[in-house]
Amino acid sequence: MKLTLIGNGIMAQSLAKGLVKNYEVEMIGRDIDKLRQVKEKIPEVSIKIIDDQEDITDKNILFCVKPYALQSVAVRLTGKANTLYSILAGTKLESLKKQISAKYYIRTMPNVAASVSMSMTTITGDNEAKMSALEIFNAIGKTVWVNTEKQLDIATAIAGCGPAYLAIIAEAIADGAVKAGLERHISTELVHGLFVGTSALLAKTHPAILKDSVMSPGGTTAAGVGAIEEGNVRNSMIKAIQAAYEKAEELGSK
Ligand SMILES: NC(=O)C1=CN([C@@H]2O[C@H](COP(=O)(O)OP(=O)(O)OC[C@H]3O[C@@H](n4cnc5c(N)ncnc54)[C@H](O)[C@@H]3O)[C@@H](O)[C@H]2O)C=CC1
Ligand SMILES: O=C(O)[C@@H]1CCC=N1
Repeated sequence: MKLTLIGNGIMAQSLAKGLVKNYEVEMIGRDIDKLRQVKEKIPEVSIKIIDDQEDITDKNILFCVKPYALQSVAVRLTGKANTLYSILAGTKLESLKKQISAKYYIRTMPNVAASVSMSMTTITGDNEAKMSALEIFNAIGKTVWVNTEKQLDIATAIAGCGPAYLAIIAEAIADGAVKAGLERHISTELVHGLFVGTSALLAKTHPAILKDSVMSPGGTTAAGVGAIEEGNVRNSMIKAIQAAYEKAEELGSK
């Protein structure tokens, strides 16, 4: 099957990197220099500058532009696509249906780990396209199908934005180690290993049980956890997810 990505930004490139292993991938964008760079990095992708009247008839489109660009790109598309897979944060199915013609509509929320075939992708939309949507996004990581757009917007806050939140935590832990006197390269290597190991444990252990198993009475972890609680990290994370969800809703109401 051929997939057509519209957009040539971070996500279009992340998706293309993973998808070329299983699909024929075409990328349509507006920036020839960026498209040429993509072609250099991912030679299997065919590239094309968007026409004023870009015919999408029967294509399977992965729509990867910024939410605010929906209208300006949609007016350049002609014909009826087979399936439109949108990755736009917040943008509702209703809004996509009004502006782009397709037989089936799917909203998805992948993340940047698509570039290493480890995206955590949430999907919703027309049941007729459910199986192909799961197949496409399973090729670049894990998928969860949800039945409402509200669930997808909350998922956006977790798995779409989440790599940024975890990257902040990773950077902060390494900074803490450097502050205590450990070399930067050692700190960074340790943090990387920490995330890999913890991720494997979390796949089979409840977070609270994992935390308890590390936290000895009067020990080093307990000292660290005390400091974490002083810094209100849990509350900050809860607020971060709420704020990102509300932003997705706000984008969808425009
Ligand atoms: N960055 C991330 O981690 C994630 C982003 N998303 C969604 O992916 C979409 C793309 O985001 P990024 O790749 O991060 O942004 P980006 O800025 O790297 O790429 C945006 C793309 O849209 C194109 N574009 C913008 N206006 C255009 C116009 N008028 N005509 C033609 N092309 C136009 C740009 O040329 C660029 O190729 C957004 O809708 C975002 O909500 C979804 C999941 C994760
Ligand atoms: O912040 C953003 O707009 C995008 C959407 C999901 C992750 N990043």
